[in-house]
Amino acid sequence: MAETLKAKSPHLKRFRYTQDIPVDKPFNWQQLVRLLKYVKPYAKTALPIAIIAMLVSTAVRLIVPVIIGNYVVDQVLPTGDTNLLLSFAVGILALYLLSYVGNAVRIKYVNILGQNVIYDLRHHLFSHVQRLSNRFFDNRSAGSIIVRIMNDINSLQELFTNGIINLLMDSIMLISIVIILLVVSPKLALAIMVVIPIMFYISTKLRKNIRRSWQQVRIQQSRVNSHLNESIQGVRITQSFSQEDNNTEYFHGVNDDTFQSWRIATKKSAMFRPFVEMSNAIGSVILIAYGSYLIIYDPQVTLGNFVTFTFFIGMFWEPISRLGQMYNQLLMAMSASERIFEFLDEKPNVKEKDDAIEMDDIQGHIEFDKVQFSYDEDRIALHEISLEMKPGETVALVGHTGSGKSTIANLINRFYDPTQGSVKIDGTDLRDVKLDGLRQNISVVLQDTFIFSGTIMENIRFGRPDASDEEVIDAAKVVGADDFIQRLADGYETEVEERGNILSAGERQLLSFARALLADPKIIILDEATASIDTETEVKIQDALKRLLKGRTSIIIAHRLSTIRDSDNIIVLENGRILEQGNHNELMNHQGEYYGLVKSQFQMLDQL
Ligand SMILES: Nc1ncnc2c1ncn2[C@@H]1O[C@H](COP(=O)(O)OP(=O)(O)OP(=O)(O)O)[C@@H](O)[C@H]1O
Repeated sequence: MAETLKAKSPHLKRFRYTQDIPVDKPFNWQQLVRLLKYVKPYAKTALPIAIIAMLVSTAVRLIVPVIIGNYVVDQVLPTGDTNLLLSFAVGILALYLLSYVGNAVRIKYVNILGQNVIYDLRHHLFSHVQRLSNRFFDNRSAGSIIVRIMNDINSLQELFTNGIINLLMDSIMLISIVIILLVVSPKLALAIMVVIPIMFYISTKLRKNIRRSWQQVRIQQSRVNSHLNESIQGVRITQSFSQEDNNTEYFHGVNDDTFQSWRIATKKSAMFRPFVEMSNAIGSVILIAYGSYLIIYDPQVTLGNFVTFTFFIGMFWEPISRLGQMYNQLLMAMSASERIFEFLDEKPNVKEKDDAIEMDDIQGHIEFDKVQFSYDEDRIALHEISLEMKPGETVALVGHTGSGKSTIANLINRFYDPTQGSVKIDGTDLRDVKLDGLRQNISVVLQDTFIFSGTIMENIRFGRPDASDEEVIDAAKVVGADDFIQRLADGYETEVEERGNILSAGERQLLSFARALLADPKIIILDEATASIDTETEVKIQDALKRLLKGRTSIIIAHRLSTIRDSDNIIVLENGRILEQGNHNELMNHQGEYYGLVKSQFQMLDQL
């Protein structure tokens, strides 16, 4: 319906969200086997207990009708022995109690099993995704990744909690009932079972239809989620461009779609229960009509047989209906697991070799040797770049937007590998070193600082988790963050929400300086890190910056050229190529691109 809504209201065309496509794949055994591997750690604990408990309660449910029909009705009742009848009653009660205990134990352990498997799977997926390379995240929205880690794994929950054991239980129950009925009275059994294929066919069709409706609900819900996510994240922009009405109109449309799809799905689902009851009723009618006929005319069929059948007929449709449901559940689980395994099979583009070298104590000597790099095949971001950054040197990267400055920083951090050539630190190719060790030696401060939910203290300590409170405070003092932190209501213990919205951009920047300083890296990258700090504060923190950079190889990316004039080397980039390099004076004398950039910034200032 959102499509018709857009057709009617062309101004809503801008709302486009990737659609989940309903998957109707055939059953995939290999995938199921792969999923079941997650049950293996519990194969000696929760799983056998749940199976034994299930077998006990199923056996009781199967035995009781036979005892009542064959013994109580056919043999004990005619004798009129009340004592014996009482003993049977007590015995049956004991059996039901046993079945109750069995069920309680089964439910408990099946839940333990299911929750543990889901926990393990989610843990595995999250730790895997966290280690994937930047390229993986370049191609996907955060929302779509979250949906897989949460929703897709949740949809496997039912399979692991009830599904597997129910499948076993229902299969045992159904096969046993069929055998018992055939043994007790083959004629009556066959008469009742005549309807099974028809019922099974209708039930499967009906279930398929119901499943599609619920898939539709999920698709609509995911669209509501995407719109909601975008609206909340972008609320300020929406308000500033007065787009609230359009947003609300679109939301109203998708909300209505969800409501309608939900209404259809519940209506269809509601048809299923009466269908099972109807199957039950047909079975009972056949039993009463044909059963009575047999009791009268066939000496082999007794009243006890009739009673046994009455019990079983009630228990007969239940597993059939559940097995149909189970099949649908398995198909849904298959489509969810397909999406989960797609992520799990994703290999990091940046791979660590088995014999990777540990980078403990580095000097910070960086070399680019004829480095070529592209994010996507048809666009080269860096062309044969060769450069050197000596230990302790401050190197500035300047150039127009998109010239490749951040790309150079990304390669030093080994977020990507060069397409050709090599990046070396202290003479070792980064493809040969351990990633953790490498990144512990490098701190990156970006313009858009990420603040995590937690206290200010914890946010700074992110740089070095084992730092003491005093060390955190010292780092904040050095970069000039202590003043504003002290002014906050709870000082260092002030809670900041995700993204640190209660702080100004400049304050967030100072926090990230403190975080970087605390990490005490040998290499530091400031990517537009001072862009959010006003000029006055920047002058004030020049000293702090100097202290932050002292003794480290520093790469500064800045559009504001005043920030970088003291750098040992300034590299000017254009379209992924080095145009010129040298210190400020050399480049000014050269009167090339850098000279032009400086002049244009001064002209801008003059115009003020
Ligand atoms: N993740 C990415 N996927 C595809 N292309 C990218 C990606 N990141 C950057 N690019 C492209 O690579 C080129 C270099 O980008 P880079 O971010 O290095 O530029 P920059 O000089 O840092 O620009 P700015 O000053 O705007 O930050 C640009 O053409 C950009 O469009």
